[in-house]
Amino acid sequence: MKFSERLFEKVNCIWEKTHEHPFVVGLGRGDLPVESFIRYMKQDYVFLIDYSKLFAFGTVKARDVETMAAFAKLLEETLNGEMDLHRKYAKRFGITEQDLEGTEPTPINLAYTRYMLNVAQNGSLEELISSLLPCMWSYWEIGKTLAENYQNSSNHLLYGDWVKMYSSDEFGSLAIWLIDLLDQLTEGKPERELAVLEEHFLITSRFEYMFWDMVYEGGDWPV
Ligand SMILES: Cc1ncc(C[n+]2csc(CCO)c2C)c(N)n1
Repeated sequence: MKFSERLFEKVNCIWEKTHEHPFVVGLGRGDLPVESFIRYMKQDYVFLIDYSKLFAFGTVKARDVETMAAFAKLLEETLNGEMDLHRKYAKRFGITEQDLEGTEPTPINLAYTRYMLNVAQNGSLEELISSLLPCMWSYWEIGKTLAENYQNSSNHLLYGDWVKMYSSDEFGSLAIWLIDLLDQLTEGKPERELAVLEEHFLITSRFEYMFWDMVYEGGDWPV
């Protein structure tokens, strides 16, 4: 069994729950309240600022030029592709780039990015990939599921660009590249090392779910 298959099995029940989450279903159906989407977009924008730095760490920790270049491409793609989607949506809703950038991260958002940045700074390349992978892989799963389940939904035009981006083959190929890289890097590794990687993958899969919950429920600092 490939290591990525083991990881998928480990978190499948969390990801299945994500597909049923009212925020995700609302994105697909198109009836998610705009205020919830705006909350998500602002939180996600500052999330992506920190997340993109993980790819920079990937370039630093990579052991060959090809992998360095691939991480650099991911960094570029996040700053100029994915974050541009957020900037375009923000513009439609009358939100400035300064507002987006100045968003104060909620406790869940901060805990999630700090967890990954800590692994990036103190862990191995394999640990870094294991902790950042659920973010990319689970979004691709969500994008594909929404594109399939709601393809005839005339109602989802507002969030159509979001679904289009995350279900695209181009986006999928980035996730596949990272999954394949982790499979290569973990070949022949002892169980005690694999267990550490599995733990990172589980924790950040849980954070992904909590992020959806947080933007749906509006979880913020209590005081
Ligand atoms: C909370 C949260 N989790 C995952 C993603 C998805 N995502 C973040 S970076 C990246 C790689 C390509 O740019 C992908 C797919 C998100 N936007 N927000």
